Formats: sequence, structure tokens, C-alpha cells
Amino acid sequence: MAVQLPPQFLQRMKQLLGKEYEAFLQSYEQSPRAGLRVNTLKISNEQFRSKSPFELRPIPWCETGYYLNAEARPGKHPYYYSGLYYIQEPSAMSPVEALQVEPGDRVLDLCAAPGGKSTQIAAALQGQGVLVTNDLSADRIRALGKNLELSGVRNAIVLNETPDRIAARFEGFFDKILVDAPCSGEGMFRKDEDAARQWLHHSVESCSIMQRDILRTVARMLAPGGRIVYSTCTFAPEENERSIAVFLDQHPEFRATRPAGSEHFQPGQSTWAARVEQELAEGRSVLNAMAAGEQPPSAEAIAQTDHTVRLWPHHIEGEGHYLAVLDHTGVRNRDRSIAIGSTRAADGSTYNKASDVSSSGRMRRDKSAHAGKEPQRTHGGSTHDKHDRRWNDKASKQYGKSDKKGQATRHAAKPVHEREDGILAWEPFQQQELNMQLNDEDSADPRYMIVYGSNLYVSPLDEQRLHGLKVIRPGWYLGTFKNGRFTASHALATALVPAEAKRRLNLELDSAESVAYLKGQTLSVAEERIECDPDVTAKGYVLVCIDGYSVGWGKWQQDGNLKNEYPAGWRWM
Ligand SMILES: C[S@@+](CC[C@H](N)C(=O)[O-])C[C@H]1O[C@@H](n2cnc3c(N)ncnc32)[C@H](O)[C@@H]1O
Repeated sequence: MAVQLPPQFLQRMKQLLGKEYEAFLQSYEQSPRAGLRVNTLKISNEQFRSKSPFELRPIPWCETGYYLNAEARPGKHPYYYSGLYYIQEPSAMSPVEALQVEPGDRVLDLCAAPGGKSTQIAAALQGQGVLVTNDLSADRIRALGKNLELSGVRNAIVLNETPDRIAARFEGFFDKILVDAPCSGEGMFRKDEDAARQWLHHSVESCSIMQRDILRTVARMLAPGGRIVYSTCTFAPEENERSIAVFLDQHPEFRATRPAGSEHFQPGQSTWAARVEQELAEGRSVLNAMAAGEQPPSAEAIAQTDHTVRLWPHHIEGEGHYLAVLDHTGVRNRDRSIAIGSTRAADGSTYNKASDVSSSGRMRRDKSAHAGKEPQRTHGGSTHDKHDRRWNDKASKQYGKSDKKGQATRHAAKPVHEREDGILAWEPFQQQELNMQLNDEDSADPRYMIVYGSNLYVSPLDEQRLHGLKVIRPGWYLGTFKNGRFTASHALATALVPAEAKRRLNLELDSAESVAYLKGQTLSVAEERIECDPDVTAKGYVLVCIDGYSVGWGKWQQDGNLKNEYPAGWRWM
């Protein structure tokens, strides 16, 4: 066996699995399966299948997910840089499928970094509704920002907060909540040998405590009739069935529902939750300290955990996962306002009184602050790690702001003139460079302009909702402004479709030029190759596309050079 598995872990799995134990052990002789998920914000599933450079084999529980051959190198392809797919472990695609996100939903991804599931949620939202994506770890959250940017997400707010503080601002707000909980990571031992080396018997208890605290908070944030999906990548019943049984007992307005696609997986094990209670009663459980003085879950709540599911590496092609769908039994109300109370119309001084952004007054001008540091235990890293680290350095300058002690700066009010300056710089840029309107009056989703320092964002949430929170990104990052001049962000380029830019340059997929651009080199480009709208000349911002998919900015100059605006930290190595 390639992976050294902890003896206490093996002993427990043998007791739990009985005659399946040998098959479970044998799964560690096999290599973990690689997968990708098509990013339908940038390309349809069908189109990607027709042009995929890799051999694809469908993952049964995710329509846009595919197994890759071991020799595929998906992180080293121009399509990766265009955000056409996300490299994701196949089992990790199941929780968002179970969440059943629909365009227009308000979704919270509470433990989101590095963002695999957030990008999957964003694809399901199709740019409509709201995605609030959060992680407690200031280090990991930067990878989350990068992955959202790479995927061309426009409607995400990134927070670096505790669940309690988010709950105080978003009571009853969300239709769907994903809790991809911090866990002891046993299901990842085959993929991540460090997780096996670092595993300690008592980590099950410390993770159970975190899960209990997180689950206590999320129910408050869900709207009636909403859905919570709780997932882990561990086998320990203390962190799975038992955590859910405790939740169900404390929240009788929820029931555990079998997820769609559960036929691909194995059922949850209520008998294992009962066994944990038995061990606790006999003082033999790893949870003894945590559970002291707690009411044990009822038999009814324990029985419901048979409706949760387990993904076993000896049953499916994927790593070990657990997931529980928790449906609120109340009636869902689709008719609601995004803004808090009546502030959408009432607070004219906060919003755009002069209304040079939108005649309808729909566009708001808000301001937000950003986050600092809050280290947390983490696991479950992604294949994007190398890119993420390089991106972190840049992102911490661009998005992060801390005081001298490294404390996070929280959202606070800013003078109105700063917001005006940002919007005044944006408007001519938008008119001269883009074919898109942020303030579409017909849209069901309101959009709010938010200024932080000299950065401009457009957000599906208003300022007041974010007040006092550590906000990494209050929305889609458009760019920076100074002395009336606007400089476009990379995030703006990656989320545009080619027709939304007035100047475009398409590079062939397998050309040396594509790689040269991704390496940050200046390209020599004849003027005729810049595809321009009738009202502009070639000189200026050019949306660079590879095989028709936006990848970044260039600036074409009269001497025939395309100045490369591809960010230094993102380049092809
Ligand atoms: C399993 S990982 C999440 C993986 C992520 N959902 C994805 O698909 O890429 C768990 C995350 O929970 C975060 N975390 C730990 N405690 C937390 C808490 N109390 N609130 C929010 N996030 C927390 C960790 O920093 C870690 O990034």
C-alpha cells in the first residue's frame, strides 16, 4: 500500500465496515481519479465536449463533471487559463449537485476556500441571484478570490468571517446554504498523504466541535423552505451521522432528505451514530469531553441519518465523502427584496441621488472594507495551489487591508464624493471600451456600485448588508480609478464575453502567440487583426481571447505592439 494509514484509523474502519473492510483497504492500492468540471459560465457542456483536448468520461453524479486519464495535464492548457473548466476531485462535485441551485437563488457557501464548490454554485446561478462565499482562513481565501476570477464570476461577495457574524447580518436570507465543513479529512488520505500523516485520533473531536458550532449558526440564515447541504470528506461517524442527528434534534423544522442522484452512493449509517452514543455512554468515545453535559440525540433524529449518503472509494471512482441534505419544512417565498428593510428606496444620500449612472436609480453606490488575517486549520487543498500562492502576493496588496497589528479592517461608511469619483471614472471607460450595461433596468437583480479605496466593484448586495463584516470582495471587481482615469481589472476581462468588449483579438488555440501572451510577452499584432466596433479605432484596451474565450487584456499601440496586461502572478510557467 502506497499510503501509510494511521493504525487507530484502520482499527475503527475494520470495526465499522466488517466484511467490506478488505475491499475498502484495497481501494488504497489504486490511484485517485482526476476530474474536471466544465465552467458553464464560459462554455456550454456540449461545446466543451466537442472541443475538449482531453479524453472525457462522464462522472455519473455531475452532468458537467468528467474523469480524466492519468496522463492528462489540465492545469497546463490555454483553456484552463480561459476558465473553461475547474480541476476538481470527482466526489467533491456531489455536494453542490445535492444543493440543486437555481438561477436567481441566494446562496451561501460558508466554508468555501479554495473555491471548487463556489465556482460550481456560480455556474449553476448563471450570473443571476447572489453567491456569498466565505472562509475563516485569510490565507486560503485568496485562492478563493483567484478561482472565482478565473471562472468569470460576476455575482459573488467574498467574506472572511465567522459564521456567527455572518448570521447577524443575514438572518433568514439564503435559499441554499452549503456547509463543506472543516473535518479530519480521512476521505482524502489516498489523495493527500500529508492528511494521513497529520491525522490524530483526537482531531475527530476538535473537528466535531467546529462542525457543531457551525451547524448551530446556519439554520438562522436560511429562508423558510430552503435547503442546507452539509458535507465532509471524512469517514468518522462522529463528524457525519452524529453531527447531523444532533442538528436535527435541535432543529425540528428540518428533515433529512435523500439527495437526487443518491442511487450512485451508499446510504448513511444510523447504526454508526447510535454506536457513537453507546461509546459515549460507556466513556469510550473520542467525543467524551465535547459531549459532556449534552443531551444525546433522539432515536428519531438518528434514524433520519439513513437518508444521508456516503461516497466510498471501494464503491465509486472517487474519494471518501459524506453528505446530508437538510430541508426546511416551511414554505418558500420567492417575492422578497435583496436590500435590508426599506433602505433600497429611502436612503437617498447613500445611493446615487445625482443618478448619472442610472435613470431608474437602480444602480447603488456603496463602499466596503476588506479583510485581514485569521489563521485556521485547513485541509483539502486543490491542484491550483501553485497558481494560488503566486496570486496571493498580488491579491494581498490589491484586496487586503490590515492595520499595524494585522487586525482586519471592517466595512465602514466613506464620504460620498469617493463613490462619485469612482463612478465618474467608470462611466466614460464603459462607454468607450465596452458593450455592456451594468445597470440593466429590465434585470430582476439589482446591482450596486461599491467603492473601496480606489477600487470599484459592482455587487448584487447593498452596502448596509455588509456593514461591519470583513469583506474581501464586495462583488465583481471592475478596476481602479485615479484622477478621473479608470484602469480595468483582470477580473473584468475574464468575466466578459468577446462581444462585450469594443476591441478584440483572437489567438489560435495551439499557436505560439497564445502561450507567449500567457507568459506575459508583448505581441506584435497588425492593426487589421484587432477586431473593432465601428465607433472605435484599434488603439486602446483589447480583450484578448484564445479560441474565442476571453483570457485577459492587452493594449494595442500605434507601433503595432500589443502591451501585455496579463497579471504577473498568473502567468504560464
Ligand atoms: C473542506 S475545506 C473547504 C473546501 C471548499 N469548499 C472547496 O470546495 O474548495 C473547509 C474550509 O473550512 C474553513 N473553515 C474552518 N473553520 C471555519 C469556520 N468556523 N467558518 C468558516 N470556514 C471555516 C477552512 O479554512 C477550510 O478552507
